[in-house]
Amino acid sequence: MRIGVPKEIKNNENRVAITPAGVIALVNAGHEVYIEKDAGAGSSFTTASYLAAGAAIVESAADVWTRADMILKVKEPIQAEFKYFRKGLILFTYLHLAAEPKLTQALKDSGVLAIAYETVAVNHTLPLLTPMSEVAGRMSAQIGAQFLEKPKGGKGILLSGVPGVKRGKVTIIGGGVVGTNAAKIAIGLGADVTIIDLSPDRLRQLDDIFGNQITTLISNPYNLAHAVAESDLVIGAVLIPGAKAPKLITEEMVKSMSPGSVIVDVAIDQGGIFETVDKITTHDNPTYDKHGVVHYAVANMPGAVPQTSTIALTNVTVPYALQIANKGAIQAIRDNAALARGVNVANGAITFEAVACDLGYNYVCVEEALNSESISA
Ligand SMILES: NC(=O)C1=CN([C@@H]2O[C@H](COP(=O)(O)OP(=O)(O)OC[C@H]3O[C@@H](n4cnc5c(N)ncnc54)[C@H](O)[C@@H]3O)[C@@H](O)[C@H]2O)C=CC1
Ligand SMILES: CC(=O)C(=O)O
Ligand SMILES: [Mg+2]
Repeated sequence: MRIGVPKEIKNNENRVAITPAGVIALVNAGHEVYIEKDAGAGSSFTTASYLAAGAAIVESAADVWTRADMILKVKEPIQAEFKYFRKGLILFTYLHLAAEPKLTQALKDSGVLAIAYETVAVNHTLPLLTPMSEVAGRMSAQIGAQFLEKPKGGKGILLSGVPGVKRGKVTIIGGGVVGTNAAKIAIGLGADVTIIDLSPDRLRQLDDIFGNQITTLISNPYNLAHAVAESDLVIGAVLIPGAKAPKLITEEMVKSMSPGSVIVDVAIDQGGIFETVDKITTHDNPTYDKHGVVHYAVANMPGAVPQTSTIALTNVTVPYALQIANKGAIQAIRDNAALARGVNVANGAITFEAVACDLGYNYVCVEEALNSESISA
């Protein structure tokens, strides 16, 4: 198979979808890998290292997209990339379609076979989301601490406090991978940490992990309102896989926070959990003020630490890319239920139920979509 890796073009997206080690794995299996010039530069992978691994370097994004049978990317395509979509092209990347109606329509209209990293599922885990959730979760606490500083727009507190002065309060909403990793760093920084989740079993696990270093609370509007009002930093880390994030934190709750408090909505890639987070921000301009509260809503947080993130991501994506390349996408999907869960759009049909439901499309199961020539539902 011919595999193409374009340079990422989102703001400060310095990750790349393949490392030289990944190229070697694909080339050794008999595949051709085309990498756009300088695609790995942000992650410190040189052209020479890709050439030595057996890749071909091509000059432009158009060259990569038109030569490839499968495109490997990191972030969802942006408008400038929609023109490259064509029937039969395999696209393997993060997609977050519930928050991306235009992209969804463009994938549907073009007949691309779109497999989303974030919905590939093994039992109840999301193996291609987990490493980036680990990165973003850890970053969220350190970013929150930074924006609590006065020169950054915050109220001017140190999360650890100092002897004789109380510690800062951090509330983490959603105690999954992002939430657990945010807690590790927030505890390390010396903050007073509360984790809120909908699942009592998950709260039990968190209690076993962190003991009395955290407070756990069940998720309901009463607990959310009280915890948010008292917090210096609130981190949004809820996920309903594939679906638009629920707006759990109302505008009134945000207004109740004291001036200079900070919100980090990690769940923004699925639309965010705060009513007051109505736009995605960028690494260049990461925050805005609403009701005196600093709002951070960057949808590609791991892009800022590419030397860590690219390796963590490709460690888990390349084995799946190899299955698709070796067997062909349709056979690989039929053989591997985890990969089948990743298929979001096939043959012009929306094949992930939560995406279809959130965006108002008919849902078609993957097998039916793969069997159909073209579905116009
Ligand atoms: N902004 C960025 O750069 C990045 C964003 N993310 C996003 O972060 C979000 C969280 O991802 P993960 O931690 O991996 O998901 P996860 O599935 O590991 O955890 C989600 C948690 O939310 C909980 N939850 C569900 N409904 C809830 C409710 N009503 N109240 C409280 N908790 C509730 C679940 O029980 C679960 O424990 C996802 O949207 C993911 O895409 C991940 C990486 C990077
Ligand atoms: C998960 C995701 O959206 C990211 O790593 O950018
Ligand atoms: Mg996005």
